Amino acid sequence: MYGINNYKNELNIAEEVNIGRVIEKTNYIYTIADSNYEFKKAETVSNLKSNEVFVGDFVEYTLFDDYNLITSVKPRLNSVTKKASYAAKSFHEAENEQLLAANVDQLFVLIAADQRFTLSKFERYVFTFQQDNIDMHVLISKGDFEDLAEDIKQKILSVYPNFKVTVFSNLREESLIDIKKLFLKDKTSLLIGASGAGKSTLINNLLNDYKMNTNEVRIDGKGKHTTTTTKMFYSDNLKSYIIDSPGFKTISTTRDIDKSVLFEDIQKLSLDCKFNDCTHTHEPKCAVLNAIENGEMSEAYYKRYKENLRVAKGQLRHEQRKKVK
Ligand SMILES: Nc1nc2c(ncn2[C@@H]2O[C@H](COP(=O)(O)OP(=O)(O)OP(=O)(O)O)[C@@H](O)[C@H]2O)c(=O)[nH]1
Ligand SMILES: [Zn+2]
Repeated sequence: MYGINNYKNELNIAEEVNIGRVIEKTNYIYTIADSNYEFKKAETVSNLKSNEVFVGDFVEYTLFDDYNLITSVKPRLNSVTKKASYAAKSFHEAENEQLLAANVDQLFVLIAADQRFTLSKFERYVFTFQQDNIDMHVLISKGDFEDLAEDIKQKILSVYPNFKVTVFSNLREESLIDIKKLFLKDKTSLLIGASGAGKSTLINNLLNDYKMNTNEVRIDGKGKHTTTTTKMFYSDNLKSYIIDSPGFKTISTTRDIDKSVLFEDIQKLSLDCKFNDCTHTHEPKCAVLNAIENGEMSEAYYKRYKENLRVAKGQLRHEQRKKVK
């Protein structure tokens, strides 16, 4: 329940230890779920700072007088983060990474069909969020804008044919049936996406039986309600835990980016290049250029690789200039 029993087994935590899962956080009050699907309000002990406990965390808690105290946060299997959206106050201030949720098995990134789309945006999402133990999907929402949705899907698949991309519309029941199949039983998923991408509407559709209610959809597509807190829901029919998170404007990360997430094919091939420091641009006996020549690697994929290198170099120069100032 709430993954608590599995987690206890995996970490060899004794049966009698009280472990809860944080499902919501408002100011200093947490809602935790226990393994019997009961919800409890809890606060943290004084030496545990509120920014150290987050939705998705497994926590140890104890009943103290008549309220629950979270005494420790258990080790995270992973955490999903992005660069904090507030601007750093000065050049010298370290840029902060903000936690979106902890212990996530599946990640669904919503991209609305009527949003401006570029492959760089998609790549930035993947570089920021992809991790080995997270099953990542892109969901193109508002698929009722059929041509726009199909165009985004094709743009992604023409370069990254193996990426998991699914189009859906909250207004179309058949597409919601397909979406429901993606959510794994007993697993925790996190929905993220730009503000207004349709996360909350999707969660409503996943939690309740689908009810067509077009009155709730404004013609201009602007949200009438915005999600401001991160919250975990349990879907009884999917037997799955789903975390809704506040919409964002832009995405980036301060962590080191692992390009192999998308360009592993190039990294593997480069082991066969004649020169160790091959730039795969003009060198003789370059395995990458050969693969393109033979049609084993697409030109489009190689172009994205070079574009990402170019952007990374630009960023590096920018960082260095900032340090000099
Ligand atoms: N055309 C169309 N509109 C949709 C669809 N899904 C949601 N909307 C509308 O888009 C707006 C935003 O939807 P929300 O579900 O609130 O978006 P959100 O991602 O939760 O937004 P934040 O709370 O700001 O993060 C609302 O007016 C919805 O009615 C869809 O599939 N098609
Ligand atoms: Zn090469």
